[in-house]
Amino acid sequence: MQPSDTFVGSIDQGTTSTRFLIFNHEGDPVASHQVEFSQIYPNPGWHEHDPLEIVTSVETCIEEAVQNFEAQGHTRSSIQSIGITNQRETTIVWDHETGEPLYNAIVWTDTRSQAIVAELKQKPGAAQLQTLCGLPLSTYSSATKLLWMLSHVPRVKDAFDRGTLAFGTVDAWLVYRLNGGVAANVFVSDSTNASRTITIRRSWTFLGSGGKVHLPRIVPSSDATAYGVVASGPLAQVPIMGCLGDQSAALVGQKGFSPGMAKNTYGTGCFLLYNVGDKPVFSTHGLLATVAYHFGGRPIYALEGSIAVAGSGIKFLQNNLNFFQESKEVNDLAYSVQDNGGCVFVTAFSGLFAPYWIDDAKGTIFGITQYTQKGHIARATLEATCFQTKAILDAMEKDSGHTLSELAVDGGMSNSDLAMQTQADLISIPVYRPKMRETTALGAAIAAGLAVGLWHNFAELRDINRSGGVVFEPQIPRQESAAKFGQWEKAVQMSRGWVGSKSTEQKEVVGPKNGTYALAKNPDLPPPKVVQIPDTPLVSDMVKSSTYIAAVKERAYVSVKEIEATYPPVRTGLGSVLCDLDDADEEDLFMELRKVEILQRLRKLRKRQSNSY
Ligand SMILES: Nc1ncnc2c1ncn2[C@@H]1O[C@H](COP(=O)(O)OP(=O)(O)O)[C@@H](O)[C@H]1O
Ligand SMILES: O=P(O)(O)OC[C@H](O)CO
Repeated sequence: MQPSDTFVGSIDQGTTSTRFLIFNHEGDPVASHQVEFSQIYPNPGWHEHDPLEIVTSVETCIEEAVQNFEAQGHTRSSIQSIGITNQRETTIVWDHETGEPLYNAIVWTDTRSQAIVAELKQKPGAAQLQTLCGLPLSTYSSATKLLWMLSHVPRVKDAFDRGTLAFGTVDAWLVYRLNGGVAANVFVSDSTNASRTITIRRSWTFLGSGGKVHLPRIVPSSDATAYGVVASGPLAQVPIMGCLGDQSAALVGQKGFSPGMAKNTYGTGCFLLYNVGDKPVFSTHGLLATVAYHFGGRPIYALEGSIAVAGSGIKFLQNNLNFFQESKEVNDLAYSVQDNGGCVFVTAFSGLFAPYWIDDAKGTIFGITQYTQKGHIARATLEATCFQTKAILDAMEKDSGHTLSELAVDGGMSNSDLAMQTQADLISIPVYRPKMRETTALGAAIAAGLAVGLWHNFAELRDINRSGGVVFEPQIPRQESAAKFGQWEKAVQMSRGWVGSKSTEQKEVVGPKNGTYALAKNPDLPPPKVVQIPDTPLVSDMVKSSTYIAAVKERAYVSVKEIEATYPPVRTGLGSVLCDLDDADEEDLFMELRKVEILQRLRKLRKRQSNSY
């Protein structure tokens, strides 16, 4: 067969939609189909997908795209192999013996594991975890979602106890199901996806889970045999040969193969990946170390800046606030005003990710007045992702010592000219948007195409998607962008600390019993552990104690021992004061602590004054 008669398929399983695209040897998509699927939000901060619906959406896309392909006169047998790319971190568990899912997929944006994260952060060695696995302890990684399931979902716990619990990210689940499930039992994950889980070796041991969970075998991103073959449907018997997490796939699709190359993908979230070569770089400025791709030999690593909300902010304006009917309309709305009218929208729906990692932030709009119109909020929504990208680029510069000369972009939100111009203005370097924006799907196609021999090396890929792109040049002076960014940074600081405040969570403080407090969170969390109210440390030490403050905020249930370990106890009789606090909640508790502290200072002052008379 001539290269011109051969094709490669690409499944792009994103957070809000699934696509299947068929690429030719020139890297052009010749047929495609896309479907959106259900977003399940059962509680504030929770986000789920139905694992079976994900599989069905893939099957539907394959069927429709192949039909379209054949209608153009091609034959399905000319599709040589398939690549998969997927939303990362999203956590799926199934029964290893039956192949059935045991719970909805917990999506990467979901923050329900916050209390688990806060507890883990107290463990000795927590600060070193990032140097083992590249990721910070946060609700983002798969592992904390899995730990939540283990402690909250009886079916998952039962399977764990029986030794039949299988865990995978979306790639592993799709490969498993496309191969026919339990019969073939192809249970693998590629290195890029695996690098997002914290379930690897020592980091998994740190999290304290036994070896009873079946974890997928980690294999290269491009491999002729490891991923098996499709068991049924129009592409039955076609081998799966490529697999990459979507952000890695976009880097490959943008052909970011040399150290120093970067791309920023504006999808549901927004992710900047910067190729650092074959040795991981561990960030000291809030970025992640991740596997960029692994095409045999040594894996190639990237520094990553992850932004949780990009296109999902636009979807929020569309679906929750009814600002418009379709995402693309955000642009006209934003163009209806000159500027953001003083509004800054910190779109921290899942807390704030890189480079800030603020777990206790929530979405907050600053600067609203009677003057504010929908257009200002639309602009502020687009700007939020651009500001975070600027913060990430600054962090990346500090970590790598390298300044980017141009930013390559893609993803749904990159279709917005206004957003891309704003981006160029804020980072003061040109933004390059390729003509064909399905770079994520292209990356998975490249991984599969290299394995099947459609392409043989990176040099052959050079001309793919090279012409017809648009460059957005910065149009405002650096001082102006610095002033705007300063306002954003101020808003970020002001968005801190919302989670855990009275009005956002159902909570109850079980009154003092024998000198102890039990702090209960919402009913979805496990029964509260008892917090011993220390009757020994100095009040000021307690108020200062970040361990204690963080613990109370997160309801992480620290024990007095941990506080005492940090702050040597001095007897003050505080315990008895606290034990008198009937029905107090945490804020009252802090107020009382403050009052006692002030009272003590006053007394000391008075004593000193009276001594001096
Ligand atoms: N023309 C547009 N202008 C701005 N945002 C857009 C536009 N088209 C799509 N989007 C946004 O892009 C996101 C989808 O991008 P996509 O790359 O498909 O994401 P994912 O892979 O995460 O599903 C949606 O959240 C949508 O709001
Ligand atoms: O759905 P996207 O394209 O925003 O990507 C999701 C990421 O993989 C999450 O880490």
